[in-house]
Amino acid sequence: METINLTYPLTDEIISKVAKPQILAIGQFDGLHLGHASVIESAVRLAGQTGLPSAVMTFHPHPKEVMKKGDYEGYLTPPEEKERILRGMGVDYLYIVEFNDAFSRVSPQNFVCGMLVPLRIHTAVVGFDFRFGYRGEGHAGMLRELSENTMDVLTVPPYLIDGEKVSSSGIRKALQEGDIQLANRWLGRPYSVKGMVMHGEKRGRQLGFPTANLQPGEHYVLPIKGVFAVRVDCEGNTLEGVMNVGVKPTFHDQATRPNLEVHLFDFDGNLYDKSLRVELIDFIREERKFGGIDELIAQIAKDAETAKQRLKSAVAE
Ligand SMILES: Cc1cc2nc3c(=O)[nH]c(=O)nc-3n(C[C@H](O)[C@H](O)[C@H](O)COP(=O)(O)O)c2cc1C
Ligand SMILES: Nc1ncnc2c1ncn2[C@@H]1O[C@H](COP(=O)(O)OP(=O)(O)OP(=O)(O)O)[C@@H](O)[C@H]1O
Repeated sequence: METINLTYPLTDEIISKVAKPQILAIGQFDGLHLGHASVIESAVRLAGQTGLPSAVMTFHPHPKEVMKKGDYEGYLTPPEEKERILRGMGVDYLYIVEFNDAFSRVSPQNFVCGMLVPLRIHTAVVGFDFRFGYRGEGHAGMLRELSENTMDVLTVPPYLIDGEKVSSSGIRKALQEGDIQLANRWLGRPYSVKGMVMHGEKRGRQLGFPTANLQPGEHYVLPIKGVFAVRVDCEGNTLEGVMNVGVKPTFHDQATRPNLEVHLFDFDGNLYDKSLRVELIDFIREERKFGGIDELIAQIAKDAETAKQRLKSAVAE
């Protein structure tokens, strides 16, 4: 898969590089959940049938971040993570369109005539509730007409689980409420956060539970503060562990931005400056302030046992 950054308006140079008949799935696609997958898989399938390349067009930064909408809390899938997942779906091209104030004011007509038509899109594949252009005034039914019938449009029906439409906002809410099972079911894979291992306060080893402190490189949506059973990908090796996401109220009175720290089972190496991708498998409990260190140590030991059991039953499922 090739990733290509686009800005509006397109330059002649980029048009000559990118324009070709192709099948294009369009959307924000934050999370790349099962609803998004059904749109993208439809595009990849149609590409296979027509012999044309498949492409995905997404926008960065997230429009809600640029428009300063109150409910933006970070990404489920920052660009690097989107690339990793889309590569596994057999997509040929990923177009990342720079979303800024000026782009937010591009009309539906200019988006189609200034972006999709010059790229020679053969078929645009979108979800049933796709909106585009200034104030979201454009919808799927307008795409063909605005392109003056040069482009076909395939609209994908809603992907539902238990009667509910799978959505990024539903997944964000589930993570923040600690319903990791629901978030993972809607994603079709475990939610994961990637970052580098940084130096912490060096207290973990004294407690008998050394932890790798993770510094997410990008602005991820963080789950509820608490303890999770996790699977970790460290440079291609899979490890298991228990993670605390929180502010360690036992030691700190002041609330700070939550830390992510992972205690890996059966591991005794040096992880500093390594990159870890931590998959949240299950939520165990909320973070608490303990009366003393012994109480905290006893609880962490229990958490580790619970995490091992949950990881075992997750494999058996
Ligand atoms: C599984 C696990 C659960 C934890 N739960 C809590 C908790 O409920 N409350 C708390 O104050 N700290 C909790 N901690 C954080 C510990 O206080 C922390 O690991 C310790 O302070 C070491 O921090 P350091 O790595 O910065 O040295 C937990 C840590 C782990 C690994
Ligand atoms: N459950 C779904 N079934 C089918 N298509 C979907 C589904 N969810 C999103 N889409 C489509 O995927 C594309 C990207 O949508 P978008 O990222 O806005 O989805 P979303 O998950 O509903 O987001 P949010 O919850 O933030 O509104 C759009 O074309 C949209 O119509």
